Amino acid sequence: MKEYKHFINGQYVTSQSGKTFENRCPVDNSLLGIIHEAGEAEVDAAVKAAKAALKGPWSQLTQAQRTTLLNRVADRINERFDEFLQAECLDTGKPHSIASHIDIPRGAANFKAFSETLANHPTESFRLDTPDGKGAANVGHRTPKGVIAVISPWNLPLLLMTWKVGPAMACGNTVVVKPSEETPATTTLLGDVMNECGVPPGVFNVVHGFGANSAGEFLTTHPLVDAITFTGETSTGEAIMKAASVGLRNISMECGGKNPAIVFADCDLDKAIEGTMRSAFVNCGQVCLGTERVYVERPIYDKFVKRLKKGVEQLKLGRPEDEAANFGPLVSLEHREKVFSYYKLAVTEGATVEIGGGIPDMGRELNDGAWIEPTIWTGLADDSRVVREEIFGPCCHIRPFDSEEEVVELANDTNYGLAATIWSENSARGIRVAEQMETGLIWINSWFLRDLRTAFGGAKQSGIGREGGVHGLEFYTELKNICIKL
Ligand SMILES: NC(=O)C1=CN([C@@H]2O[C@H](COP(=O)(O)OP(=O)(O)OC[C@H]3O[C@@H](n4cnc5c(N)ncnc54)[C@H](O)[C@@H]3O)[C@@H](O)[C@H]2O)C=CC1
Ligand SMILES: O=C(O)/C=C/C=C(\O)C(=O)O
Repeated sequence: MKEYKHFINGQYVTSQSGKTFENRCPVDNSLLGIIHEAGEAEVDAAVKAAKAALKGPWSQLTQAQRTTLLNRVADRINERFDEFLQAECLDTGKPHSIASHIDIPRGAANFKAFSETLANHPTESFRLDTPDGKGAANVGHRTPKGVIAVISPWNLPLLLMTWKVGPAMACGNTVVVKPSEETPATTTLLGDVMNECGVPPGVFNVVHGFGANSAGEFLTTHPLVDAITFTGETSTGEAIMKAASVGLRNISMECGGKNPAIVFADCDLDKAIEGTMRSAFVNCGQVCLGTERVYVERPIYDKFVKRLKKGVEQLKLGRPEDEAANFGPLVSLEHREKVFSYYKLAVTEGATVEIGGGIPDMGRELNDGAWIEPTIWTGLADDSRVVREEIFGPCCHIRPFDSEEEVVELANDTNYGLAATIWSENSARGIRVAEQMETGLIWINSWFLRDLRTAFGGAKQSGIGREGGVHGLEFYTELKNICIKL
């Protein structure tokens, strides 16, 4: 039976309490192994190891040496690609075809991208005139923030964890990661990679457990943690923000979304259908950037609904290793219960179920898994819960619109503000509408096209702060101003 241990100060350790919990595969609910649950003692040991490592050999490395080390980590992830792929797909149930193109390559790339950004980032400098005529020079100097707590979710486990660990380490910080209780495997494996690459003990630590009254809470309330970066649900973000307020610790948060796609009649329909199929259904709809509200200009509305339904009919549900499969289960039975409750609510709220809406019969071997049908609704009111709340499943509601002004208002009528997608061959219109979106990210004629040098994050209740490229520097470093009187 596989055991997922904590990784503290370069070693795999179990919990003093002996407490464990099960890790199950969402494909068929089979038992994958047991996860050791960290108590306050393990979290304290991990944070203290991270604090001590800030003053050890890690702090002696030059930026160039850190870059070399992190490039080695990226290369080693790629060399052990199949192990990471297997681990990720067993934990999440996602198809190999998806994880091998998105999760694992990005997991490695996240260690390379930020080192390069840092190497090319200029230092701020201002010359100040003074009454004696000699002046003064101000020079910006960045130092690591310290111990960074990384709280990561289950939807893109390696990708989203390394998206934080990569820049944190590139900036010279040390980290304690609390991966989601649903997906412990790739984060645990990364500890071994860190050792293989010669990352000093204590720089990268992992503690397993849940949120409230468990590892997540113990970590975010630990007084030696200097900053907290989180991806997950908005209400969890609120709890973490409260914890961070003690000691005025810095936070970076990327939370939920209820993202709109706006499809104008002048779009390239093939591209809009292909893009919306991905944005609504890839990863079983479990992507924070995913589309759950689709607004289609009336002249092409009927055609769009028909073609999107056809796309859904062609999705191939199957085991991760099935090469033809492009649609897996949800992450857990618990999450399926939540998503399915929205499927039932949609009917109560008066939706027309265009396709899906149920739990598929996958056959005896898979029926215990967390499978759910990809689903399209039409006909819901704008104030229905299904149109307003984040579902985080493979589903979307499609509604017609008649004017640009109307659709801008509809798209922005939400408490969230993470991402929006616009489909139009009229670039002036695309840009005009994009500028009016109250979201942190807007894609025109594409979706999830990522350049790691760009700012990433949400407006409104979708998050606080921006990570990516130089923007991460604000969170992962302390900017000091050194004023030199000449
Ligand atoms: N990227 C996103 O926007 C994501 C959104 N979700 C949404 O959140 C819903 C719930 O999924 P969960 O996995 O339960 O998300 P969550 O937000 O509760 O969990 C994310 C991480 O936060 C940790 N956590 C939870 N409570 C905490 C606390 N009080 N202090 C410190 N850490 C804490 C969890 O253990 C996990 O590592 C999903 O149904 C989905 O709608 C889930 C994952 C990612
Ligand atoms: O590309 C990224 O860095 C992130 C993508 C997706 C999420 O953040 C998410 O689904 O939570």
